[in-house]
Amino acid sequence: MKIAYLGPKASFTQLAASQIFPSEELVPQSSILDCFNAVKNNEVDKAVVPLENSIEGTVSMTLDYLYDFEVFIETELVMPIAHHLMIHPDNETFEKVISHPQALAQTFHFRYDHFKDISSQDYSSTAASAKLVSENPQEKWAAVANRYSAKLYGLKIIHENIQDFEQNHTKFIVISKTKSALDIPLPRTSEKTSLIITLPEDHAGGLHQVLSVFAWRKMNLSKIESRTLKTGLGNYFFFINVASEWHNVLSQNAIDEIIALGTKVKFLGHYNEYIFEE
Ligand SMILES: O=C(O)C(=O)C[C@]1(C(=O)O)C=C[C@@H](O)C=C1
Repeated sequence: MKIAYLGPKASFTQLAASQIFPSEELVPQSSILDCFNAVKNNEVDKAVVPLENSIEGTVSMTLDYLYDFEVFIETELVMPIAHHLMIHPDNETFEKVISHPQALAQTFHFRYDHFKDISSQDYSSTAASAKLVSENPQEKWAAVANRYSAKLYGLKIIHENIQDFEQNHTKFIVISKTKSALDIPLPRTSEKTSLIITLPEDHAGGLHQVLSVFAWRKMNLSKIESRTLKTGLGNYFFFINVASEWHNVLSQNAIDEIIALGTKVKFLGHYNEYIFEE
């Protein structure tokens, strides 16, 4: 089986992918969009992408593509994230920090407190920024990445564990075209169902009506997030996680009732959440 992931090698997504699929072929991609396209075009069977971080929140691109693409979520893995600041071993100092925007955001206060005047630049992944720094010793650049990247790309770690909060976890999801839940041999923490709902138009009580469908059935919601539809200010879709078990009749009734309200429902999957602690 082929599994796409946000690469290159030693990205956090690769670490997650290799925990979930220790013996499958992992195919690096240069962006989250490429991961979704690889699934869409049948170049791979599944893809692993980041969905949410405990410091910085949702990876908005992933949320947008879950709305745009015909894919399902098969499982979710939560992994601790430790960031380190690294430079080329030929250099002593740095004048710019490069990394994935999520990693830059998760280390913002550290960089503000210690390197306030040093600029930062977004890059496609933490590992890609480490590779870039290693290939350009003539530039005084630093990367924010994990210790596997430092090792693989031959960089020197100058500050360890620079994430702004000790507790830093990212959720990764496995997406595919098949509506099936994946079981993996790691500790299982919960079971959930993800839906995307789009209200017919902005009207008083619209979201309340939808939420009450879950409330009176005692279906517990563990997440609700709005995201712009990009059709004009004030237009949103909602990503919802139902934390309870998914009893087919009850749950199908709930979906039917939401549809009867004129709301569009996209079922993303009923799946397990696992945790990997290094
Ligand atoms: O840049 C990487 O290494 C990634 O795998 C992406 C990503 C993310 O998008 O959240 C994954 C985990 C960390 O939260 C930081 C970056």
